[in-house]
Amino acid sequence: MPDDFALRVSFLAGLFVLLSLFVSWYRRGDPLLDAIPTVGFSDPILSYFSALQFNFDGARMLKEGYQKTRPGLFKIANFRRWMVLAAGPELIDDIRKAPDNVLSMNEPMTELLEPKYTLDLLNMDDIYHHVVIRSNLTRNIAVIFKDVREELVKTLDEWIPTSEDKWVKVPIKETLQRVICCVTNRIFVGLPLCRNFDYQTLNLTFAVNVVKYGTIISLFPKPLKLIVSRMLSNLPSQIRQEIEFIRPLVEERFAKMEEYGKEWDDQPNDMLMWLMNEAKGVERSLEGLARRLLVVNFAAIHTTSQTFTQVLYRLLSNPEYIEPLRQEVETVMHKIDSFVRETQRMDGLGLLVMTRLALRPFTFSNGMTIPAGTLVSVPFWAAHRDERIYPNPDTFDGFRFAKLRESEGSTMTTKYQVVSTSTEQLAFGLGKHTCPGRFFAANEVKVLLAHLVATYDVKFEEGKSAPRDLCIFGMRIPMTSNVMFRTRQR
Ligand code: HEM
Repeated sequence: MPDDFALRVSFLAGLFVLLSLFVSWYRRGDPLLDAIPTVGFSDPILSYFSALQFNFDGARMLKEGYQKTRPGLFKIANFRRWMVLAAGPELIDDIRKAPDNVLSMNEPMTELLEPKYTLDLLNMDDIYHHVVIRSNLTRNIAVIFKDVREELVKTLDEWIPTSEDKWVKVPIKETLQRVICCVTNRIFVGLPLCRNFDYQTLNLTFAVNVVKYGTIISLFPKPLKLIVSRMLSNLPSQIRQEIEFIRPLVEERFAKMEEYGKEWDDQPNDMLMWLMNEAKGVERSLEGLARRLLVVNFAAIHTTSQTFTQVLYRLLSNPEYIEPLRQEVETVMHKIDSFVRETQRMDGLGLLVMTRLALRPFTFSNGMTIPAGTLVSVPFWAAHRDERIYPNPDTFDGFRFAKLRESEGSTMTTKYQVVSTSTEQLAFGLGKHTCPGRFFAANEVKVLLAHLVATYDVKFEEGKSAPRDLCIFGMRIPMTSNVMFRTRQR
């Protein structure tokens, strides 16, 4: 009789063989994918190690693939499927041009964030808020400028309480999140709600929770997702809180719409009102509007505050830029624009951008085809450090784009602005899904930077420098640090 230990070993070995056979079958080679060079392991089983490695060493793997294959495609294993990366402007442009029913933006988002269980919009197919952001918000930037500035000055005064020549220490990431949340919501819901601490906390934490619970829920098979989300997630209670915050505003505004109809000519000029005017069907309810507002905040706040944190770290690491930036604050702000764009070139929100899932086979302009079910993406970080496009790509040159503008003889050219996207400037994506909020976000970041250098002296704590970004799961997250502020000494 074999002893108990030998039985257990045989059982485990059998299980391992079965699992290996399953994995080999599940990730069996596809001649189309086999033709694309791999970074990491190509073997079906070992490729899981590369998928794991990507989460912690992604920047290096993407750089290696980009440098070896440009112009071309390379692939890296993902836990679920192969991810094919486009290296070089022509192939990036192929992704831009592909229709949604071939390369879908929605599908990978759905796998990642499980929006059905997290964002939980009443009508998931209705994306009317994109239209509102693209048209109403962007069209109103000049009109709302005064409010943005006023809120910014007030919030910074409150969160950075400097007095004359005394330096104060400020935990910068948390502070900037509050500042951006408050300023943004001045335009989203107006006064006094934008200054409500609990309302801000709700919108700040909702975004983090969507990512957290989305990731957890995505690990479970479909039949269990609803149960898991009910058991774990506090998002439904956060949605209820948002409803209560906006209830008085929405009820009062609906009453006025009813009373005055089209004659209501002093309507509030904010996101909530624009949404109320555009929403149809179930979306035009208190609940629908609350969910939609959470989603717009989700897209707007952390993206902008992370970008500004990176801008500030670049400034403090290169303090020689402070004076020239101060000098142009009251003018056209070309240098400020350039400084922000260069920060986005060097840093950015993640290692990847324009991630899409192929719903059918897709052929790139170099003749290579990827099968349906493959992820495609652009190695943002590697593309932004391509020396064929940017001389000295690893050196931060805050006025790189201002100089390019001047060298072309026309300071009016728009192609080097923060908001201009191309295969060389991907911080806001490219093509039909390019970030619709970029005009508002860029304006907010530039006004904040201008006000900050004009009002304060600013530096890192003695002996400290910018903390390293956390690069994990393809994201790039700036870490917090204390920053020293005092009233500007003239
Ligand atoms: C500096 C701040 C911001 C950055 C860096 C940023 C970046 C991005 C990126 C990379 C994408 C995806 C593009 C793609 O995959 O092709 C995106 C999409 C989007 N962004 Fe932004 N964003 C910012 C601020 C905002 C703001 C303030 C809003 C709203 C007011 C906003 C609303 C959206 C929406 C709705 C989408 C989805 C567009 C679509 O699916 O067609 N973003 N953003």
